[in-house]
Amino acid sequence: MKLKVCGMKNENNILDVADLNPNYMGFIFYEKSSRYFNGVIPELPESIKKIGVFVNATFEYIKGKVDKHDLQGVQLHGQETPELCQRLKDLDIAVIKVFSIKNQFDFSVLEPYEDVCDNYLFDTKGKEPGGNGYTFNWNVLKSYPSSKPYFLSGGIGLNEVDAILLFLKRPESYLCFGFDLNSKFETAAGLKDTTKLNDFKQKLIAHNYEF
Ligand SMILES: O=C(O)c1ccccc1N[C@@H]1O[C@H](COP(=O)(O)O)[C@@H](O)[C@H]1O
Repeated sequence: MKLKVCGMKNENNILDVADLNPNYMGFIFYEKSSRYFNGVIPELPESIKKIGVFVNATFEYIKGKVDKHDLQGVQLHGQETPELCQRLKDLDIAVIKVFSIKNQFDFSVLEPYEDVCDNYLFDTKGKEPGGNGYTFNWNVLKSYPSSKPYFLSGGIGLNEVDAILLFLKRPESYLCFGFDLNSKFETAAGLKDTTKLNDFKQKLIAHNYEF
């Protein structure tokens, strides 16, 4: 199981979260977000992959951030085309394409992305392109047609742990690669509560899930 902590902003907080050894840390390069990252990422252990989060950004903008911050992957939250995903994949970085879901989802939209991204991330459809802070109906994933591992995202917090434990026993979770944690673990936009993050991790470890 993988853990991704997203929406990091403050240097000391980044280092504190890094001590929890998440598999991924996300940095939001979407200027309209209250979690917009405009700082310097401190040196992190190699085990933590740095992921840039973008919304309908150009190839040039994304590549600029990848080079500047030595990102190992990108998470695309807008209407990015399969062609853009392919160009980014050619940079030899991980490409995570996001799709937002409410109560229903037409999974046929994934088809053109099957060969051009590494993972999907399913988030909740809301007013904002991400970080809306509420969950979607995970039952929708019963119809997931792909063999690609996906991240589950959208409003996941400590209150969701029981639902996650139930979800992980169901067949539709078979390809769930990990959980993306964001606004439900914050004391302020972009500032993560390490005690809460650790509680989340330890609760899953207590049920024999390994990270
Ligand atoms: O968090 C944001 O401000 C944000 C803005 C634009 C695109 C993505 C954003 N965050 C991502 O949204 C999901 C879900 O977050 P939440 O748990 O609902 O707060 C997560 O992947 C964040 O990385």
